[in-house]
Amino acid sequence: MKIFTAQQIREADAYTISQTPISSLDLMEKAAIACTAWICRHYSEDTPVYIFCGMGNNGGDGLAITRLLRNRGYDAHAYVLHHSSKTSADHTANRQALQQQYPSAIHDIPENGLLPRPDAHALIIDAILGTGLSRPAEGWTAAIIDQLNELKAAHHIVAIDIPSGLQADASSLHTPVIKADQTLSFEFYKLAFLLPENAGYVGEICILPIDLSPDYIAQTPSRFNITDTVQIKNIYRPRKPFSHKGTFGHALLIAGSEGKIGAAVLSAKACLRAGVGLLSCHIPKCGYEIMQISAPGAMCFIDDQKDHSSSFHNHIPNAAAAAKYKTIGIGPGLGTAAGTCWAFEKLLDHYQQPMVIDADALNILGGSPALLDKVPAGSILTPHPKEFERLFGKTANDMERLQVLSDHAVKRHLHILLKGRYTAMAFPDGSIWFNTTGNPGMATGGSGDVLTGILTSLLAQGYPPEEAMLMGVWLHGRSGDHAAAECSEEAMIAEDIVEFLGKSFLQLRKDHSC
Ligand SMILES: NC(=O)C1=CN([C@@H]2O[C@H](COP(=O)(O)OP(=O)(O)OC[C@H]3O[C@@H](n4cnc5c(N)ncnc54)[C@H](O)[C@@H]3O)[C@@H](O)[C@H]2O)[C@@H](O)CC1
Ligand SMILES: [K+]
Repeated sequence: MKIFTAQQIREADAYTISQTPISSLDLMEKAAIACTAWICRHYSEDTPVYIFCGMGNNGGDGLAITRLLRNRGYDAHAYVLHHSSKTSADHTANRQALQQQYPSAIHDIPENGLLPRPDAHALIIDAILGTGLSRPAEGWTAAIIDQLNELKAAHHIVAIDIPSGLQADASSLHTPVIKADQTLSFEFYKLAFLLPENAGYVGEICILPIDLSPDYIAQTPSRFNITDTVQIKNIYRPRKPFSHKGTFGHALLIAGSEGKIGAAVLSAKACLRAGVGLLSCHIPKCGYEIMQISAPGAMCFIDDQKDHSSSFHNHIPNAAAAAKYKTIGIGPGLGTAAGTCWAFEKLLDHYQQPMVIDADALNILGGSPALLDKVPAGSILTPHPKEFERLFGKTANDMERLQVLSDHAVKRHLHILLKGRYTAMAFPDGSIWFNTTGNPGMATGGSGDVLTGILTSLLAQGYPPEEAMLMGVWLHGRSGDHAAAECSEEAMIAEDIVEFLGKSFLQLRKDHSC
């Protein structure tokens, strides 16, 4: 699914109006009908509704919603905030329509005027500013946003299209923004919804289709996108009847150190469950029995060292030997002992195929920019925000961080995924994809190790890195969702994500039954 900028959304709107029989006012009516239906599904008829409307089309939506709610028997009132002397044509048309049908429902609030005090249990609708926001809210508009936010403790706030004050395509850090409980947005996610710094503003997101031109959507390129199940189904390759374990690649997993052998085990189990043909694990001596018992499907190489690994580079003594392993996953629980850093550098001297780099392997790269330059093109790096900072430095806000993420992916020809609620995956072509599967139950030790195992497995099976990244992150999140559904977000642990990988794969199969 594409994420369009505010400018592209305006173009989609204009294109739809010019190429189809629908007028701009019809489009607003469609949007208002969709919002009203949602409100009626979620709030009973006896809920007083206070709709705060701005002077543009977002306010026009609010005026139309007021009329439609009144038609459905709600005690809805529109408070029109005169923050600007300009009014949009569709705002004016909807004001007239409301005025004609329900004159007592309109309340004008002049600039610097006071807001009403909502009745107990009233629902607040924020239709003040939408994608037409041209600068951060300030002065009276900022004061209104602050006042409405103060009501949040006692009232639900539903934002129309985007919480007022939130910039769709830029950082809104340290600017006044409505803190909505729900955001009802039209047709597309806005980039701002996916940034962690805006989590307190958007609340639950509901995307309402309003039939914008499918031609415009198909033709218009977008740098930012969201993965969806249909796309992952298209990436997924069902197994052919005459396949054997050699068909699905041999992966080498370098992981674990004393006290963190569990990370290696989780990663190995996930790698096996995600379908790798053969898995060899390189672990320090202390992990041998643990690994053999926990993941008998994996072969083990034991390091000379007891508590950390420092000789794994010997598996790839020269470039020709690299062919033995379709890919390498390195990092979970690895530690950053001097011998480990040294062996990692030696490994990168000869291994030039895309690999998966996670956790301590990322920390090692963070401490050595020269080593980062040696990472094979096409590799997948999987930092969480702290690892990202160690690798690429601090940024002032989430938009800047996305740019840095993308710049490094392009410059180094890497696939870099920044873990989060909506994991951001940056590609060497400059595009960024967001994943929406997953839940807060996955914020548990070992969850990242599982992801490394899945990604390593998919690369070993021959999925190109870009497909492995999209599908691996989706599978990881979907399996977490199955785990949470089965045993709750609280009780689920990383092993459960591995256990539910099978259910996620089954979801990808097309039904070929006769
Ligand atoms: N594009 C679409 O697909 C559709 C858009 N619709 C609505 O139209 C909205 C966009 O409408 P508009 O472009 O009229 O813009 P808005 O309604 O978001 O706001 C524009 C008004 O706010 C003023 N303004 C901008 N920044 C301000 C600030 N910081 N402080 C105070 N005033 C400020 C402008 O001068 C203008 O008067 C969308 O968010 C959505 O709610 C819907 O009606 C349906 C279809
Ligand atoms: K709004």
